[in-house]
Amino acid sequence: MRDAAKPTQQHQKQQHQEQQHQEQQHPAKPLFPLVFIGPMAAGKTRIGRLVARTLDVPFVDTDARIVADHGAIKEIFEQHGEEHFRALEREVVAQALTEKAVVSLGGGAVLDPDTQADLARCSVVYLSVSAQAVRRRLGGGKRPLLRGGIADWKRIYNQRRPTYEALASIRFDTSHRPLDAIADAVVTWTTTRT
Ligand SMILES: Nc1ncnc2c1ncn2[C@@H]1O[C@H](COP(=O)(O)OP(=O)(O)O)[C@@H](O)[C@H]1O
Ligand SMILES: O=C(O)C1=C[C@@H](OP(=O)(O)O)[C@@H](O)[C@H](O)C1
Ligand SMILES: [Mg+2]
Repeated sequence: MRDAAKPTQQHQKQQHQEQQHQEQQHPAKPLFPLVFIGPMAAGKTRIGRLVARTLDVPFVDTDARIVADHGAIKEIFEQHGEEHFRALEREVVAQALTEKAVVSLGGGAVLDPDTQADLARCSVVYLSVSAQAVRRRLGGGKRPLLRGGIADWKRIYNQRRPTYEALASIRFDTSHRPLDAIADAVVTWTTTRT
């Protein structure tokens, strides 16, 4: 017997496609900076880079800029604490959000009120992902906030989810499709939004 509370995969897919339409807000904003937000390991860095290449604009990963200027993120957290990291992050994000570029933020950058105000003026792509799908992507141990693994990831995502939703122009879920297919879907959205 089919349980209405547990939709089939096909039904979920349909619902998801409809949701993507419904969640499209603020269509009249300038396209750049085109900013990727979302939880850790949603694919912001990888998909942002692919989208920038296709749109032929520079790509900025704010974490990579922080690392280039200040060293590894894990070390910054260990030696100076999260507050210090967030201050460095805010500086880099403020600059990046003035550029005609595709910009991928770190998952926690949206916590800063000034960044939230800046993002209200940007095209913002929210990449979501399920816990089940992200489990396989969390290797490497580079993320200092995930010492407790998937439990930490879920807790942090649940805290931030309303913020991601409020800031998003559109959401794409990255749980079930390869990176290049999602990047193509984002590029299509950039050409069809009105
Ligand atoms: N759609 C996807 N399918 C499979 N693996 C993915 C997908 N998106 C991201 N990954 C993998 O997850 C890891 C984290 O991706 P990354 O782009 O660094 O995420 P973020 O910047 O959001 O933390 C990488 O190893 C990447 O290859
Ligand atoms: O969500 C977060 O607070 C963080 C996300 C990381 O970036 P990704 O989202 O690209 O993994 C990185 O900025 C840092 O480890 C903190
Ligand atoms: Mg990243």
